[in-house]
Amino acid sequence: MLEVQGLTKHFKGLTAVSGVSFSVAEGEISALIGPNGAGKTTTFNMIAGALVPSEGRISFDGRDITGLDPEVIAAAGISRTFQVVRPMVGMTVLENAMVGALAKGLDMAEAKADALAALDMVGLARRAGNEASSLTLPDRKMLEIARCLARKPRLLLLDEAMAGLRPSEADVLISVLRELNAQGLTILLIEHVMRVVMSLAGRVAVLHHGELIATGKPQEIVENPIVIESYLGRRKVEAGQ
Ligand SMILES: Nc1ncnc2c1ncn2[C@@H]1O[C@H](COP(=O)(O)OP(=O)(O)OP(=O)(O)O)[C@@H](O)[C@H]1O
Repeated sequence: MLEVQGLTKHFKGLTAVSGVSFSVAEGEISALIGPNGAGKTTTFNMIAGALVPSEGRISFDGRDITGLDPEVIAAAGISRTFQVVRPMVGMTVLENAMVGALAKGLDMAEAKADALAALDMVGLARRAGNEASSLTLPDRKMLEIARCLARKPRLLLLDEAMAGLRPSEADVLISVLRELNAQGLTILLIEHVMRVVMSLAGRVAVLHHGELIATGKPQEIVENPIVIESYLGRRKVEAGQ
């Protein structure tokens, strides 16, 4: 469904992403992992159209989407969440979720119906009339996902959706993502929590200093000596384990 070939991004003197190639098959949950500054968010930004690649090609459903406007890419069926979730203050949960559907060009009634369906999928329907800024962090994360779902994407890009959640809260999000995937949604997630990666992802790509250093099944990745040396082992040392 998604194919990234030789993706590269230079920021003045810095190469944030360098010749990265990977693909995501329809129906899969895949993860992009790697240390801070490895180039994960920059890769997402290029896929979603927020950044134009310096080199390389991105195709979605066989169509070249490299460098297209974010709105065109969203209309093609790719929707992304942001690391920092900031719902629009002064607007209800439903109105926030409607933003995605309205951006697609739907009329109010259609946008409301799709937003309510999206809120239902993430368990937020009963909060539809609440002020969005009153939501807890886990619910804000769910709202961010609902905003994307209201656009009815085929590929969802999740940027560290679990960050800041307690293990029990992460478990709720994991089961929501599993259910969305079971309903046919393809998911690519950036994730630092390996427990989440292991339990959700069918395939994993590892970035380090902007380069792809490994791809494979989660079990292969955690046993890969290069990944252990450059990322996983280092994290254990940092955590004092
Ligand atoms: N707009 C920008 N201008 C200049 N440098 C940037 C820009 N965006 C990212 N970078 C740099 O590119 C590198 C990759 O950053 P990126 O945010 O993609 O990493 P990441 O893997 O997502 O990290 P994290 O896990 O901390 O979110 C970093 O060195 C970062 O400082």
